[in-house]
Amino acid sequence: MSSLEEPLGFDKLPSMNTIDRIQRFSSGACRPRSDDMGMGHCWIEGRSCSSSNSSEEDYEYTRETFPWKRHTRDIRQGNRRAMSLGSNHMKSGSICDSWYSPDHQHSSKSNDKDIQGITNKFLKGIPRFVKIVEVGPRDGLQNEKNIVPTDVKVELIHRLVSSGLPVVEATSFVSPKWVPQLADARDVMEAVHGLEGSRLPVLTPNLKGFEAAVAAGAKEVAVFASASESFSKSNINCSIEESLARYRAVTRAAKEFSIPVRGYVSCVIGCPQEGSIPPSKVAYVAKELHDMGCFEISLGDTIGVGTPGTVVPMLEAVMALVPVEKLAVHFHDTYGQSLPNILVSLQMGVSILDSSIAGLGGCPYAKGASGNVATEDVVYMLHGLGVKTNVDLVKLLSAGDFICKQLGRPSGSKTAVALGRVTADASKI
Ligand SMILES: CC(C)(COP(=O)([O-])OP(=O)([O-])OC[C@H]1O[C@@H](n2cnc3c(N)ncnc32)[C@H](O)[C@@H]1OP(=O)([O-])[O-])[C@@H](O)C(=O)NCCC(=O)NCCSC(=O)C[C@@](C)(O)CC(=O)[O-]
Repeated sequence: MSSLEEPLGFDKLPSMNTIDRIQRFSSGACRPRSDDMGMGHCWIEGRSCSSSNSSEEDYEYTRETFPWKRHTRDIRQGNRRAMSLGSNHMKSGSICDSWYSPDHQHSSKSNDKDIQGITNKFLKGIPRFVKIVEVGPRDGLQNEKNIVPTDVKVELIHRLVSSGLPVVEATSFVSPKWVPQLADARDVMEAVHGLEGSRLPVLTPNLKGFEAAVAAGAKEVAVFASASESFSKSNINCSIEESLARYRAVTRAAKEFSIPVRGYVSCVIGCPQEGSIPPSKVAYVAKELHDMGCFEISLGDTIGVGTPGTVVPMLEAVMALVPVEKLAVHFHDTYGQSLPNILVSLQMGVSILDSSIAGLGGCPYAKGASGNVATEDVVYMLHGLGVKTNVDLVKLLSAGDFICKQLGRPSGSKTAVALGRVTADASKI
C-alpha cells in the first residue's frame, strides 16, 4: 500500500500550530449564519426537498410517512446519556453550533496531549478488530437489472476472498421466480467449492432452500426475518410469526448438520410501507432469532433511513436482549448515513459490519433503497481509526474495479473514486 492509499490516522493529526492556523483562516467558513440557527432541522427538511433525484411523491413520502424530525428530537430527550456524543452537542441541537461554543474552542495553550485526550474520550469504546461481512455477491447482485453471468459472480467471490475478507456471502437459495438474478445459486456454490480463506454463507428462506444449499455444498446459511409485518409479507410472503416458525425448522435442521445459521432482521429503523419501526419490535425479532440458535444477528436498515439519532435507541433496545458481541449492523446508504451510523454502532461496542463491494445492493422488495455501504469506504474508515480488519484495501479496490467494469457503471465507493483519481494523477507525473 502506498502512502497515498493510507487513511489519515491519529499519528498523522496536524500539530496544534496547524490547527490554530486552519481555525484562523476558516473560522467563518462553518459558522452558522443567523438564519441557520437550529440547522439540524433545516438540514433534514432541506435534504428531503432538494434531492435532485426525489420526485414530489418521494418528498411527501419522507415528510408524511416518516416523522424523522420529531422522532429524532424525542429520542434525544430520552437518550441523552446513551448518545455518548457529548452533552453539549445534544443540547445545542446541532453539531456545527457546538463546534463554535466557547468550551469547544481550542486554546493556543493546548498541546498534542489534549488532542490525544479528546480522541481517547470519543474513540475508547471502539473495538480493536472488526469482522467485515461482505454481502456484495448476494445483496449486491440480487438487485441488478441484468442478470450477471455465473462466471463473473464466481470471479468476484474469488477476488473478495483473496482480499482477506473473513466472510463473503455468496448467493441465495430463494425462489428463482422471486429473485431470478440468483437462480444460478447451485452453480455458484459448486464453482467456489473448496475455496479457502473465507466463510461463504448463503441465504435460505425455508427448509427447501436450506436443503438445496446443503446439497450444493454450503457450510453456513442465513435466515432473514423482518421487524415490519408488511415487509415480511412482501419479501417472503408470510407474517413475522410464520417466518420465525420456518426459521426454527431451519435452525433445527442446521443443528443436525452442525451448520451455523446467521439471522437477519430487516427494516430495523423504517419500512417502505409502515414508516417508523419501534425498537422494541426489532429487539423482539432479534431475540427470537438468537433464542432459536442463530449465532449472529445482523440488524438491517433495509431502506437506509436511519441516522445516529434512531440507530442508537434501536441498538440499545436490542442490546438489552441479545449480547452485543452477537450483533452485526447492515446499513444501506440511501441517505448517506451509513458511516455515521457505523461509527455510533462501533462506539456502542458492535464489532461486526456488513458491507458491499463498490456499494452495490438493494432489496428487490424495498423500492427506492440504494446499495449497502461500500466495503472500501468501511475499510478506509476503520483503518483510519486504527481498527484491524485483515483486509487488503488494494486488493479490495481491484475487486470493486472488476465488478464495476463488468456492470458498466462507476463505483458507489467514494474511497474507490478518490483513490482512483489519486493514482490516475500520480501516473501522469
Ligand atoms: C420465501 C419464498 C420462497 C416464498 O415464496 P412462496 O411463493 O410463498 O412459496 P411457496 O412455498 O408457495 O412455493 C412457491 C414456489 O416456490 C418454490 N420455492 C419455495 N421455496 C423455494 C426455495 N427456497 N428455493 C427455490 N424454490 C422455492 C416452490 O417449490 C414453489 O414452486 P412451484 O411449485 O411454483 O414451481 C419467496 O418469497 C422468496 O424466495 N423470497 C425471497 C426474497 C428475497 O430473496 N429477498 C431478498 C433478500 S432479503 C434482503 O435483501 C434483506 C437483507 C437480508 O439484505 C437485510 C436488509 O437489507 O435488511
